[in-house]
Amino acid sequence: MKAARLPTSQLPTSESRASGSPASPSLLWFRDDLRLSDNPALAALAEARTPLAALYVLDEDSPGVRPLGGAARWWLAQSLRALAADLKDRGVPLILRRGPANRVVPEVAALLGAATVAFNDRAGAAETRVDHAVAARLLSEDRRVLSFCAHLLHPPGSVEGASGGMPRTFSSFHRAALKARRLDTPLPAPKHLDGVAHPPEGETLESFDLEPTHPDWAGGLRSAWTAGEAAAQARLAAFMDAGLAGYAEGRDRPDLNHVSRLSPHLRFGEISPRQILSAVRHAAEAGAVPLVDADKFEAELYWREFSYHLLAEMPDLARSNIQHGFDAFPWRECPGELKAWHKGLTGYPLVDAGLRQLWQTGWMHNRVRMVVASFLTKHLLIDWRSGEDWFWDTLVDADGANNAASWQWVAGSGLDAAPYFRIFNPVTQGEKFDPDGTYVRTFVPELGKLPAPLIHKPWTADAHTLAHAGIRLGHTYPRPLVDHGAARERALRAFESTRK
Ligand SMILES: Cc1cc2nc3c(=O)[nH]c(=O)nc-3n(C[C@H](O)[C@H](O)[C@H](O)COP(=O)(O)OP(=O)(O)OC[C@H]3O[C@@H](n4cnc5c(N)ncnc54)[C@H](O)[C@@H]3O)c2cc1C
Repeated sequence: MKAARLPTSQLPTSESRASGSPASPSLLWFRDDLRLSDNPALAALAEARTPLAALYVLDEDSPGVRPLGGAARWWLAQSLRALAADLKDRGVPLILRRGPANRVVPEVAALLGAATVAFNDRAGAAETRVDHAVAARLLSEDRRVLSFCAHLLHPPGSVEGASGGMPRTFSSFHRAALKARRLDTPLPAPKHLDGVAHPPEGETLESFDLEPTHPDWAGGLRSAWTAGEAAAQARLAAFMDAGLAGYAEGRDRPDLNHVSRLSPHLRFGEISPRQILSAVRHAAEAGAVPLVDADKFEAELYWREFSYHLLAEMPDLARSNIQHGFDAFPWRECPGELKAWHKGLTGYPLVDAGLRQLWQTGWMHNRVRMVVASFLTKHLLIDWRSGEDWFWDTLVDADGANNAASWQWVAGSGLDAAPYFRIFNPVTQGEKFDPDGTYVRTFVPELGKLPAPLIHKPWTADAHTLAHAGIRLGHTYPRPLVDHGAARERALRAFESTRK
């Protein structure tokens, strides 16, 4: 069995330690790679043509592994359902188990009598520690272990600047990565798989308790999304048809449809970055989309690579400032203002629309993510970690690398971060990127009747206009939580302290 053409992982594997007869079963351990196509671990096992069982472990017990937030748990349930159905169509059982992976994986491998266990790498220091422990235990039991890098275009740590080490700015990282970039053809889903006839018993998806019941808050998520590999491919196809051309300009407009919304599919590995990049590059080469749009989109995929490289270098990315000057930053403790921000009741329509889009659909447009994050950390001077936590719990694409790196980028404490003095004005951002107020009207319907010139600053409307639009400021919609100009001055003074 070979892993030719595929980037292999850093984990100890055992190409030379095969045991068992050729017909001994194999075990595929699924993690953040819930797909059948372009899945190197699955491709390797399919090539061997041994009877196969698949395993997913809900591991909430291993030390340091951050439990998924609520929206991501909901997504995981849908994704596992889709994966189980796809595998079942090919005769392969998906065994669900709960517990610490370094106990559960070897246990299932033993029950199955698996000669080989294969998986694709995950990111994160704690996850990698678990994977090393699992691999070591399996090897000690004389099983063969195969692991691959399938979540990223470049394995973490592999992109280096001229003087070695990870490049410190995104543009130098991107330049170095492009030099190393390989446009390999993604692997097709295996045509033929042999499932084991008698898999070890598993638990039910319901017993994982991933979906909310009392109350069932997931209605908005259900209306907005379909999880699973087929849905991910359909979303990519729709984006290639109707979103990519015009991406470079349109990607900043939350009122338009120019972004891919592939992030939750990427987060759970229902689609690989290589599949996306390959589709985009082919379309550009064929002249089907302008090069400028393809290049801009590819650059965004590289922001994801940048975040993962950063996470590999800084395992504590979600808790510790990258720039230590921020360790003494005078963050304010104000639960009332944080709650108003959570609920989308800050009195700034673009900020409120973003936070309500997040609550209703589990996702927020990138431009608006930047504005709401800037508002929290700069207008309210609330610690970026509080915002990161909220996003972690409410985003369907909540991602250990992208979320933390982006929050630090906006707050100013990150690598190659937005400068501290860049304080987004939520009114002018709204006027520029949601000029007709379409986005605000969708998520803040109580402002729906305001004319476009006033929709991003309702407090400037006269009494007659407000009455005509059915708005009572302070009652049906809040007055601004802070004055922009005063908040900006306060933030600049606070940020001065990081420069001493
Ligand atoms: C405060 C804040 C928090 C964020 N948290 C997350 C998160 O938890 N998970 C997450 O995937 N992204 C996060 N992002 C990055 C970005 O907002 C999302 O990736 C993007 O909005 C997803 O929508 P899309 O798939 O339509 O993006 P597209 O514009 O279609 O881009 C395609 C893909 O490129 C990647 N990408 C795009 N923009 C960025 C970016 N700025 N940084 C890193 N990767 C990017 C994503 O994987 C995305 O799916 C965050 C950004 C901010 C400002």
